[in-house]
Amino acid sequence: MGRKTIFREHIVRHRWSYLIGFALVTVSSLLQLLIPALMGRFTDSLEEGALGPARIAAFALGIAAVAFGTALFRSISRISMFRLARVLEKRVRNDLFKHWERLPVQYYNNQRVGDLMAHGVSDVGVMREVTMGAYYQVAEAVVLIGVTVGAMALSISPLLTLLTLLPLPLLTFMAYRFHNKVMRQSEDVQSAIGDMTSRVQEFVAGVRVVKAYVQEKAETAKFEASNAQAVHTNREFVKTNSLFNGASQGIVGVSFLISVIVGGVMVLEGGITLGEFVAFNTYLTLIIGPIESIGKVMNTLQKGSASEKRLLEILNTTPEVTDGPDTNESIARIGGEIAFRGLTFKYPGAKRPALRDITLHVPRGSSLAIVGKVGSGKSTLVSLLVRMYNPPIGTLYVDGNDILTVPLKTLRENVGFVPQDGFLFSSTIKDNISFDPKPHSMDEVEEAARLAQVYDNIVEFPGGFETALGERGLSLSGGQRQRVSIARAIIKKPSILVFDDSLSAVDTETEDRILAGLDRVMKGRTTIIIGHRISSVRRADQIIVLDQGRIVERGDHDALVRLGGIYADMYHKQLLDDEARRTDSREEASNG
Ligand SMILES: Nc1ncnc2c1ncn2[C@@H]1O[C@H](COP(=O)(O)OP(=O)(O)OP(=O)(O)O)[C@@H](O)[C@H]1O
Repeated sequence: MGRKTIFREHIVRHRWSYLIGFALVTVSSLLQLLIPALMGRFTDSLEEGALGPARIAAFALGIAAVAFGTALFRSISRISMFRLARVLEKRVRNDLFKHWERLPVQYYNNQRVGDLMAHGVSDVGVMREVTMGAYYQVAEAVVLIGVTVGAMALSISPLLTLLTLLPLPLLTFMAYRFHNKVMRQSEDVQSAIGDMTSRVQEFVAGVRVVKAYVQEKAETAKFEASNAQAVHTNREFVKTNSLFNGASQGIVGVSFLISVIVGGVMVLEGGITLGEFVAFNTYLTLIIGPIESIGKVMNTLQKGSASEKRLLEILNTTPEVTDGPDTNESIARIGGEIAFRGLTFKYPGAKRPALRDITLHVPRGSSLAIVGKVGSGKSTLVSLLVRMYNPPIGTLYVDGNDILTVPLKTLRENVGFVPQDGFLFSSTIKDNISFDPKPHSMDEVEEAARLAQVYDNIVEFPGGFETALGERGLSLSGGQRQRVSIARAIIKKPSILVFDDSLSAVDTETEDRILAGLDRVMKGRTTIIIGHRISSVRRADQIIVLDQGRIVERGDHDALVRLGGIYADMYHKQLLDDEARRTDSREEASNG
């Protein structure tokens, strides 16, 4: 059962603070009521000619004191309400980020960065707006309107009060009519902003491709279209809002008209005094603000409930990959024996399985290499090992335990995964290498960098290991990035080390050195290497060839070459390529 509400939870948690805030608003509203009463009495005294300088000064002082008191209580209540709104904003953002971290990679395959940003920034901002402005305005409006209407009816005229308030139910009706439209448009605005943010994000990420393919104009056109859409939806939203606000003001105007006509007649007929008429209109002026703001508050609350709905949808998305009732908490270490038993795996929503009937045994401490064409299922196979996705029950075992029973933390702490893209964070090289829950000494960081053959590059950077990477830091070459991400995996001293085509951007000599270094580190540990080059995979104890998700060849290098299948083909082609390259460079050398 997921969370059903964010607002209510927040109000209940902070009920005492809200009650105090509400009490303060009430006090300030009650104080404010004294002003019309004073104005009424002042007018009557003026009419009676009973005003001397001393009484005028007393009235002035009284009004000033009341105004000061009102302002004081209002400020205190505002400050307390605003603080609560910031508390909610902080909590929801933290909850959202924590939840995002728990969601599986599949979730991110289906999300655009812009939309995530819109939730994290705009939706949470709307929630704050609601708790900050709207709650305060609702509290103020309810108290002020309630108390003022009471004062108008009891102290002046119930009939006049009833008549002037008659148009107000129309306001409620209009708010109801505008409700759906405003909700829909608020969603349109958020999604248009998300669209535009995604465009910018994609442009920044793909700037090299855009430039290389001279697509600046096309990208600008796409951005302009997104921008125009964002402006259009916003304009529609503002139009609806303005229409609503305008109409609500018109209704208030009608109230005033009634007050002037009916109230004027009552004064002429002696039903109420002139002072009471003045007081009545001052009361009416007092409630115009809150009545007007009710229109705005309705919109904010509607926007707020739309944002709350979207945020709850995220917060209630259950992470598919989690520890469950079958998790065996006593598994605290992993030796490194891996067994696939008839594993067939289909991505959620995919038509065909990405892996079919995989049966494979990788003894502890041995090495496995996986080769195969693009899209043959290599990355899928290893991503199941770190449970980026869940394999079917009873198809994948680690140390004889079904992987679904191994606690996620134990599994991921013991598997060093070097992904294909070698993503690095915009922090220092040292932070990137020691990216592990366990702390690591500088010696360990340096040792990992040496093994990954990137130490010499790093010490040449201006800040050495403290060099900042990423957006405003240094850009590494593809090969350097791969080696830093290899160091990040090595430093964990994992029981299983997985390289997902992560030696592709380094030259064969460096690759040899990395693999030779690893031989030492990986003694007694299991290594899995996905590669396209024979040089990366030939030393493995066991090599499998995948084709359309099936293992079609298996054996060691010599056996597979003898078999004369796909692997042997790859091997001979690469031998020919190497030979051609050597001939080219010999010719260049003799020509030069
Ligand atoms: N998240 C996903 N959702 C649906 N299908 C996917 C997903 N990821 C990969 N696939 C599909 O699964 C199949 C195997 O993909 P996989 O990435 O494992 O291949 P690969 O052998 O690692 O390819 P490459 O050499 O390009 O890395 C492909 O058909 C691919 O389109």
